[in-house]
Amino acid sequence: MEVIIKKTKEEASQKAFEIIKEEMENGAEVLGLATGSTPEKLYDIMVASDVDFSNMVSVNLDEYVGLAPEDPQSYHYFMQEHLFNQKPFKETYVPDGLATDEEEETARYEGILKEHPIDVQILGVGTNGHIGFNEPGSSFDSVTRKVKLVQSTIDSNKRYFEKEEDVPKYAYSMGIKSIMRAKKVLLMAFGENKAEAVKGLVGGPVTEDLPGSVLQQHPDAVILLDEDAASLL
Ligand SMILES: N[C@@H]1[C@@H](O)[C@H](O)[C@@H](COP(=O)(O)O)O[C@@H]1O
Repeated sequence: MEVIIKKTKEEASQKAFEIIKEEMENGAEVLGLATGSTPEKLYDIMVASDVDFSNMVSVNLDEYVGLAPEDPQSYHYFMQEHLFNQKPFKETYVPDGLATDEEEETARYEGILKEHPIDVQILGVGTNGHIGFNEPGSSFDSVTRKVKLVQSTIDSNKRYFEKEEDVPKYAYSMGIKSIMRAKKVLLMAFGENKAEAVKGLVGGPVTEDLPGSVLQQHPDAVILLDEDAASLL
């Protein structure tokens, strides 16, 4: 695990962009993408760049169960707004939040991952150490599945919704094992509220209680932090 600390989120996001660009120059074709406030700056930089993504495939980590792609709170919508509308990809995949047959949808998504193995996986981290929507206690053997969100995640994410009741309670998420299959993982964390999770993720025991700690076992994981997120290291 390589830890890179930059003064600001902007500098760390610029570094993430440079790493992605280099991987693309070396043949990367599939990007694993994440949502949330953490990768927003990276997507701004990608949009402002002259890099062509139209031969690239993207596979997103997760989607809220029950939200249609055109729902402004959905992760489909987030990706369109922040990246795909301005920078078209060859193919983009996000789990189908409206899928009612859980088994069928999760098998479909694992099939997509098999067909398009991820070269570079972008990740944020929840304040409780979750990656994707793999909450504490998720098995390191988990693959794409429907997960129940814990209260702290619902609380963190309610800022995007009008009322707390509107925050979905379930999501489809790639599992820990699906994430660990990526050739390279770039996890970004910014701000003081991530410092505790980052401390455990980087230096604590590898435990299912802090899902991000599994990255200590990944052969090529880069952790990009700003000074605040690194403040407890
Ligand atoms: N499923 C997403 C995660 O992929 C993301 O890493 C996390 C942190 O969000 P933020 O980047 O807004 O802090 O939020 C959600 O739970």
